[in-house]
Amino acid sequence: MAQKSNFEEIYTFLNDKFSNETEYLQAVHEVLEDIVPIYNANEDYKAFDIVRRICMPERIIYFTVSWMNSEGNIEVNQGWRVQHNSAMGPYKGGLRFHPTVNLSVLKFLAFEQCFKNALTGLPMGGGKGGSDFNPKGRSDRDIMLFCQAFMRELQRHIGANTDVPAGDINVGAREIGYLYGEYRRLNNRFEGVLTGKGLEFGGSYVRTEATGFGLVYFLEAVCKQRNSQIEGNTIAVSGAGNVALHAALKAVEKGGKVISLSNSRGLLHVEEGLKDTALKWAIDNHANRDNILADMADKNMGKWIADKKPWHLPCDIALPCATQNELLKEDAKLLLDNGCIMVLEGANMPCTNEAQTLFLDAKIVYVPGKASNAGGVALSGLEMSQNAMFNQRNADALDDQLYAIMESIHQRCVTEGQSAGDESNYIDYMKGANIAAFRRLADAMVAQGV
Ligand SMILES: NC(=O)C1=CN([C@@H]2O[C@H](COP(=O)(O)OP(=O)(O)OC[C@H]3O[C@@H](n4cnc5c(N)ncnc54)[C@H](O)[C@@H]3O)[C@@H](O)[C@H]2O)C=CC1
Ligand SMILES: O=C(O)CCC(=O)C(=O)O
Repeated sequence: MAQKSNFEEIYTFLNDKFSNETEYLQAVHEVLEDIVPIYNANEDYKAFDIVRRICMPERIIYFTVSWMNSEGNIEVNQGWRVQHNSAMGPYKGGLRFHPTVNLSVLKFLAFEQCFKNALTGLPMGGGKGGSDFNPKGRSDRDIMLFCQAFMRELQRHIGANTDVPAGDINVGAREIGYLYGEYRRLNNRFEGVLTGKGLEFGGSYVRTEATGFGLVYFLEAVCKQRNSQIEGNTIAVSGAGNVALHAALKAVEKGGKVISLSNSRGLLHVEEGLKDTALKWAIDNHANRDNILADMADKNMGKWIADKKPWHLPCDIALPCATQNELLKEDAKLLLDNGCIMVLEGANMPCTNEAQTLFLDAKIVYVPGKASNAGGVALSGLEMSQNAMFNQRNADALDDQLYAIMESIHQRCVTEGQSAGDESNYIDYMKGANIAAFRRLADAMVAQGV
């Protein structure tokens, strides 16, 4: 065990090798900065070259998806599965269908996923996959045909104990159903190879809600830690998909005033706060509408403002729940100037590096997605165990377990995120999440040798 990398060497190696993969390098740097002292203090981590190995995906699968659409035309898309690390369990993480999907985006997501999954305490490795296919505006039949073609390639690389994909942006219950059907037909096996399945065929109660609900359970844990509560706070939410809508609904149930939702075309501003009935309508209808927020404005559920993000609205708490790098330095400044005291990420890496720095310097509560949005994958882990036992647990028990998992992730972040001798009791949730996750993953890797 001779080789002992230092951080300079690892940074240079990664920057040189992957210089055009900006999102991947951003995610890696964010973690490495926090774990330097932990790594340097542990001879095993150095001897096993853990940091360099933790940054590199174990396997990347690339395939071309050639398929015939419902009009008989041939379309060609790119597909990937990044199997990042399996030291803690089967590769686990979602699939994203979006024209912006590329290898850098999937590598950042797969890397983040390993750390997130480590925080849940469940036996799951990390991976992520997807395609540059754009499902927006496509017919249901085209979506089915694409999902089937995508799975014809992916199926040979996954399995209930190997790699278990799930949903992410533009991959929800409908897509998971089509993907699962094709896997089952090709393999003649009914097994828990995907999570987020329908309740009729091995799905779990609470999986759909889990990421958004979990985010608010984490927020509640933060509030308790500060002897405060969600009730009475004004909350700005971005996004209008699965995570955003369920986070907004749970926040409203807890007494928060949720004043916004958004998408890439604009913002729904609701000055008096969204009603739970409006959110339930959006949850039932968003999957098959072109612009659910404009439709909500048409129904007098709020005011539609084109080409605007929510971050200029005065709020106490911001929950970015749309996509990576959606919250920029200037947005962070606006939030701080307007008195925002907490930012919890529902999306993966929604805050740019510069925005994060502003939040950390201002010492407001800033929680990275790998901790605060881990509820979704945690429930996926519970779906896997239900599948393995061929049973289905009830919704209340699963919701209670989700709550307990989010509280325990919060506690792990607090334990590792407090600095000795800091009398302000400031908790650096980012450092806490990175260190707690790194320790578990690194220990699993050391124990299993090279
Ligand atoms: N679905 C899940 O269980 C989990 C999702 N996440 C993350 O949460 C985020 C949202 O995912 P979902 O809600 O599942 O996807 P979704 O497809 O249901 O919704 C995505 C939403 O983001 C909006 N959006 C996309 N690009 C945007 C942009 N550039 N600017 C503003 N809005 C934009 C879309 O209009 C849509 O409303 C992603 O970062 C995803 O990786 C994280 C953990 C689990
Ligand atoms: O449920 C899962 O396996 C993955 C969820 C996901 O993609 C994520 O946590 O970003």
